Amino acid sequence: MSDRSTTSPHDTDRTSTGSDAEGHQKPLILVLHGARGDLSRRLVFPALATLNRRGLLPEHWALLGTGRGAKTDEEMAEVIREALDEFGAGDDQVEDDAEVLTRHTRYAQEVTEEDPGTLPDVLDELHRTLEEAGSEGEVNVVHYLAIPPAAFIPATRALAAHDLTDGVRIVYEKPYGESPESFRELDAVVHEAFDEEQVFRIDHFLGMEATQNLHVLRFANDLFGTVWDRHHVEQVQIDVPETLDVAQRAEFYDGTGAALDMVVNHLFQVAAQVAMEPPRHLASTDLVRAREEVIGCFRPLDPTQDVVLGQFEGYRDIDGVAEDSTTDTFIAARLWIDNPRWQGVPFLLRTGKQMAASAQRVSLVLRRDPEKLFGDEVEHGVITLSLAGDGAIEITTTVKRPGPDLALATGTARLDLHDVDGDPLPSYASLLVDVLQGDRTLFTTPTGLEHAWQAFAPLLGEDRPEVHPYPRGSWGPAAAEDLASPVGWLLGRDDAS
Ligand SMILES: NC(=O)C1=CN([C@@H]2O[C@H](COP(=O)(O)OP(=O)(O)OC[C@H]3O[C@@H](n4cnc5c(N)ncnc54)[C@H](OP(=O)(O)O)[C@@H]3O)[C@@H](O)[C@H]2O)C=CC1
Ligand SMILES: O=C1O[C@H](COP(=O)(O)O)[C@@H](O)[C@H](O)[C@H]1O
Repeated sequence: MSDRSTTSPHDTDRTSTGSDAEGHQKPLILVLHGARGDLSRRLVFPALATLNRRGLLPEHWALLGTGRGAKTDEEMAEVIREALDEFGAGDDQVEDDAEVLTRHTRYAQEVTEEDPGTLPDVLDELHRTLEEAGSEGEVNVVHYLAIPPAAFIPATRALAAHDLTDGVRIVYEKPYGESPESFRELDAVVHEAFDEEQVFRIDHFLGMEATQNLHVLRFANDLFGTVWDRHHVEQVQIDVPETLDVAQRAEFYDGTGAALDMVVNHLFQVAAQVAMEPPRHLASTDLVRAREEVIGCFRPLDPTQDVVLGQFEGYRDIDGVAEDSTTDTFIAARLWIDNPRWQGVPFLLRTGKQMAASAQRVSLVLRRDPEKLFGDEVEHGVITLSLAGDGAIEITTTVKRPGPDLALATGTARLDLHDVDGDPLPSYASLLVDVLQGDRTLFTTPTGLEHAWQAFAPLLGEDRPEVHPYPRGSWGPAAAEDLASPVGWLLGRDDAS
């Protein structure tokens, strides 16, 4: 057997690189568990293709796709070709991308606790191949669990049972647990097998360009930083409506629902990015600590006052959905943050499937004071970050209506982040780079997740509200409108049903 030695994954700071002393990145073996699944096809292969094109992969690397069946390398290659065809960078890139990815890819049968499959042997072969190709020294082995959450515990135990945990990094997808109890159980199993420094829990909303820009907008610009509190902000809206259907993944979705799929992870993490106190420094540990501390100030949701659930009409007719399903395909929630900066400011969270529009927006609605010079003619100012795509920043403000009179109007200025000099990375590509470099800034940790589950837990109990029907293509149940009063949801304000 060849040496399966790997890099020490102790690098926890933003400055760590996963590189050797000369700055070369260590050779990489990315073991993609669930490589024929939806996430791998839609997001991971395109992300790898992007990283390859951008020169962000090490000189020597290999992709080892795994699955439960006995498949050939060629069958794996075909999955990659089809995936890039459907979800890749477009016609002019697909062939080149597919050629490179498939040339670097092998397939192995998944390891279980009882049966190593072919994974350890193929891993050894890849180590030898990398050595023959001229790479010497340590290899960065990353296991990416792109498998259903129910498989996280068995997969972790299987890796441990066959001595595949030493010195590797491991990436867990979301949801990391489905209740406070199952989160703790999963995390205990993970820590039996791995040191915390080896573990990367992905929340891809944290990797979005515009989410990362929240810090910069606020901490690099006093214009924004000075209004970032309850004295200036009346409410925060984190609004992620989706026109998407769930027919493709009905079985998974019916067992999960909008609240577990989106709120306890993505929307809570984005709320924390908005609400955190300024970190002492920009070092990874400081940023992570600041984000986690504010999640510790999230007041547990009050399902009777602050949550509206919905289900789009016709949902129960979808194949794979139970006839009497009460799964929520929509949630609007009012989150309160009990600290001096945000006391009394509602953080309004909304997301749902089959809604009127797709967007991913964070808006700080600024207070207005009718006692001031222009009285109540002044509209709320709004600072918005659109997280979708490469991201954008919008400022809505009161201006003089052009013309002879001193009348007021509102106007919006928009800065598309792709117009800024630079090269934005899609979230999954960005987070993969961080894993390779050992940069943990944008990953969740048990402390933050424990706080998140505490805040979310009341929704899992007997006070879970009833699920209101809403028409497809609408903005959700009417009951959700009241949560956002007196301002109202900014999106769909003019045509909300
Ligand atoms: N799809 C998406 O858009 C997103 C998904 N995620 C997360 O990514 C993960 C994967 O999601 P997705 O790709 O949609 O899931 P899939 O249902 O497509 O499953 C992925 C693959 O996992 C393998 N698999 C299925 N069951 C098991 C099992 N019991 N043990 C081991 N392997 C199994 C299957 O491969 P095979 O049959 O070859 O073994 C399957 O193709 C999930 O945790 C999900 O929450 C996160 C964000 C977005
Ligand atoms: O994790 C998830 O996120 C997507 C929305 O994010 P996007 O970046 O893919 O637009 C959501 O549709 C999905 O249900 C959820 O699992």
